[in-house]
Amino acid sequence: MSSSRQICVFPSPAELALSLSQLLVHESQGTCSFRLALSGGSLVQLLSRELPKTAGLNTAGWKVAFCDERLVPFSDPESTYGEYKRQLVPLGLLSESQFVTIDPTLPVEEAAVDYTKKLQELFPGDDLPVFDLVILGIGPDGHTASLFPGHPLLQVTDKVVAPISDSPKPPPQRVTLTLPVINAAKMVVFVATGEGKATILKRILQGEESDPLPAARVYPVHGKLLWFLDEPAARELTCPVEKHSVL
Ligand SMILES: O=C1O[C@H](COP(=O)(O)O)[C@@H](O)[C@H](O)[C@H]1O
Repeated sequence: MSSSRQICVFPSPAELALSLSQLLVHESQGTCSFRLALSGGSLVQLLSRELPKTAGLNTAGWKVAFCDERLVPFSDPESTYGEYKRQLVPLGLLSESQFVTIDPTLPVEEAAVDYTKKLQELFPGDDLPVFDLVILGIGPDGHTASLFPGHPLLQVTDKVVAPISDSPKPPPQRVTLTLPVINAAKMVVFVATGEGKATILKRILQGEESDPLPAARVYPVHGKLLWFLDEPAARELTCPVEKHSVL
């Protein structure tokens, strides 16, 4: 198990986003292959606003997959790929061919198998994909990716990607990376902003619960674990945090 976690608190979402973009530049520079898994939700806007402005960014070697994806057409505003594509492709920051997407026309079980195959092609010869960087969000209920509290998917250890048909947060049909894949990553960064996340963050980071929330089950086996929070989200924490200001 990873020995430590680092909790970084920023004065504002803008400063958090700048620092996250700089981390992406740092982690991907000097490598011709950078395999990244992105989450949806509020992260899309946060990242899409800052990333294009970030100095030193070279995305040529990037391949971008998704921690989870909703089974809706790419044209639907709920599609995580669709949203990143609309934000980033027109700017020339990434091309469509750099994304590893689900096939939203398939039934959800088949979509999970299809996405698994695409990830196996991205990680040839590896039993488990080992992403260079996984960026996760957190729902106010403690879910991360499409792994929800109390859901049987939390116990899945024999799959890379799992389908879910009863997501408590709409849309109900999704596919998600499983915990073993998330925990195999070289680096995992959680991003959470706003006071609506404060209470759940206290439980995740300081709760020590017998049945941990999904986000509290993320501990990279060999990788690094970072938490990027803004001040309202970190408001209830009493554990040691690093205060950062980058503007
Ligand atoms: O449904 C989802 O929710 C989480 C959290 O979203 P947020 O809007 O509260 O940041 C997100 O990380 C996940 O990818 C998404 O599918």
